[in-house]
Amino acid sequence: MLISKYSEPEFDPYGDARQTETDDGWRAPLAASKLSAVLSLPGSKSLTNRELVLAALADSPSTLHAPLWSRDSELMIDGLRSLGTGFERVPGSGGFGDDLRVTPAGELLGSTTIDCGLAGTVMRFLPPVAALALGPTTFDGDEYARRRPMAGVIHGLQGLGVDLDDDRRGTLPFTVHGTGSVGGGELEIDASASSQFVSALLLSAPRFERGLDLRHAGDRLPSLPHIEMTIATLTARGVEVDNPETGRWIVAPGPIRGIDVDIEPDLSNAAPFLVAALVAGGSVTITGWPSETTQVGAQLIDLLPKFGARVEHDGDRLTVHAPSSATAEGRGIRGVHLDLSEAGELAPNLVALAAFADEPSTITGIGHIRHHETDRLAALAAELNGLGGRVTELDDGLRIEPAPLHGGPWRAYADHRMATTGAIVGLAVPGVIVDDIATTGKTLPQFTALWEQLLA
Ligand SMILES: O=C(O)C1=C[C@@H](OP(=O)(O)O)[C@@H](O)[C@H](O)C1
Ligand SMILES: C=C(OP(=O)(O)O)C(=O)O
Repeated sequence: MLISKYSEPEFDPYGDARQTETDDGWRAPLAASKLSAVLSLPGSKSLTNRELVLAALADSPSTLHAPLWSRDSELMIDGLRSLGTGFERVPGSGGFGDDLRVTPAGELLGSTTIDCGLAGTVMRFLPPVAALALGPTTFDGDEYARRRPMAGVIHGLQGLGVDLDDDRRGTLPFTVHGTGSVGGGELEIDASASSQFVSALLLSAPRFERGLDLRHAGDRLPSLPHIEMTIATLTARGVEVDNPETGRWIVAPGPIRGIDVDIEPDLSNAAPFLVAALVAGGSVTITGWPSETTQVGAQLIDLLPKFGARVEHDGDRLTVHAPSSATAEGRGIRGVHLDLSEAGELAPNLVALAAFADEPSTITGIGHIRHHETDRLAALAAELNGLGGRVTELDDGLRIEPAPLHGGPWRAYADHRMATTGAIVGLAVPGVIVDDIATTGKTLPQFTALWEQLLA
């Protein structure tokens, strides 16, 4: 378990979880009564890690207000620091840690090794930055990280003339031999395995001599809202980005402005708490919900009513109420037929919800989540079926049929969203034991403390 060397002594990404773990794992608490919780959440992983990269590539310092402090963001900070970026923690006004002042390097320097952990954003977003640095940068990560697809980034950089040694399997580890500049220009990649290939190249593209004219050639493009988020963060820093047709993006070369930026709460990490309102009954409110956002978690506003929830968005508060059809005998959760290709990140938590529905559900369009922190389709089917569920793997999704669940072990596979999914199941099923709840430290180190607050 990696605790970043950047951590201040008082910051322990695994502290909350450790307190509640037993030898077998973490005994997921059962909801003893209906929920009535109001919670606020730490910053978005996707926004924090984009802003860190852009701040490091900018023409002047930036300040990130209320950034996420977690394993994924600390790995990003460590990686950028080893390329020469300066970081200073400054007292923050948010409740989840310091703000962060980022000073770009005069000249990015390689001759370093970057640990990507299991963070898709780090392993995809940093190689193009390393191509802009002078000297070699070697990338590696956790054991499972070596199985996550990297071909779009590896072949993309090679296509731009960057010298990159890889094992020819299109995965970590590999070394980028940066020369201090990248020519840029026209490029075609296949981003069907991950939208992060596109985001990675777009984020560094303003610093390429000719910018970038990128096309995606492949049968599908998952997680489109994450590409929209990348474009929005670039344009907020004065970069010209054009999206003339689906699957093509043109980034003009030019400066990336240093700015002060507020990081929104992580709306995908709101999912387990909001889903809990349907599983345990009652209501859950998340504060600080942005009125406009590019985060895919905002789709929960439309997705949860399909399961029967009532959702209220009032100012900066989002409240989810259990279905009005819930009775003493049943939760009133409806089955759904969803294409989640845009929001694959929400799939694990929503599959748990479907497991408590009165009718069968299919969730499709998510073949690519087999390449997330683990093969999420296989993992969800294995863990739910291990507790008595009836879940069938499809090529690009899951079919979930109603079945009574019983307690037992729940494996997290080093996947934060598998861990939170086990916690959801444990709200209503006595005796669910999550083997590695600490893995929630990837994006939400406060998970178990917030879960206790949810149930208080
Ligand atoms: O760019 C990002 O911040 C992300 C993009 C998506 O990746 P995929 O396109 O690989 O699904 C998403 O699932 C991941 O959690 C975060
Ligand atoms: C897929 C995810 O993460 P990563 O950024 O590591 O790809 C996720 O958080 O669901």
